[in-house]
Amino acid sequence: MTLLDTLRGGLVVSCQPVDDGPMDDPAIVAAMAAAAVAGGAAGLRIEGAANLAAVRARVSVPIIGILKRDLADSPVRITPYLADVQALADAGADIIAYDATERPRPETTVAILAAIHARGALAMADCSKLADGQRALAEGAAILGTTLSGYTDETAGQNDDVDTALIGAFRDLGGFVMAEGRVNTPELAGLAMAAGADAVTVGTALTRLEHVTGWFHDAVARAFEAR
Ligand SMILES: CC(=O)N[C@H](C=O)[C@@H](O)[C@H](O)[C@H](O)COP(=O)(O)O
Repeated sequence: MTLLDTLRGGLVVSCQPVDDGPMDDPAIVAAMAAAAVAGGAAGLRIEGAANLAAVRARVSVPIIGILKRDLADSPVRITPYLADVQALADAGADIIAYDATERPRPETTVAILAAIHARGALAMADCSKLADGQRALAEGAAILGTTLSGYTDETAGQNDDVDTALIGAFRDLGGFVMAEGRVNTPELAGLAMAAGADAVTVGTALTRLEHVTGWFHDAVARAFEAR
């Protein structure tokens, strides 16, 4: 069974706590990851080398590693540097995800892909639109993710829901399709699979307690004011 076979038809849980929040600690991220696996997660998406190493020590499912940075001169945040690839591979990532958009960046996507493959990992392209996926597939990415749909200047505001159109378009391209981004309910996860995804990644709705609490808080407050 290949790595992709392990993930096909499965749920990936992204354990990315709110930056500098009370859950932002490698031991807590590892506990979240173990809980996600206990609940049936086929894989995990983990940000940062320290978190990844802590999770790797605790679970055996495939891990998609990313490293996020806020750069002064580029909007690219996800795994922008070759050194990031090395750090994630050293920490035990099986798959390394990178920003696959056509935007100014410190390293080319070709160089990032070569670094990922040189470490024996698979590459996941975090895409915002169809053209990103087409290019990523041609360059050798194994997984096309809808991760950045709605999160670039060009795609912001186009789609506030799960991007089922992009999932379907990626399905037609032929790569392994990861639905990711705003999959906030089990129903939406089902819709993403029905649209053609091979697997679905859920983050905020499972692991950003502050945000989920806020959703419930707002609903309670609105209903209280309305009665
Ligand atoms: C746009 C961006 O930077 N996305 C990040 C990528 O790793 C994460 O902040 C998301 O939580 C992740 O993609 C999962 O999505 P959601 O949290 O909506 O389930």
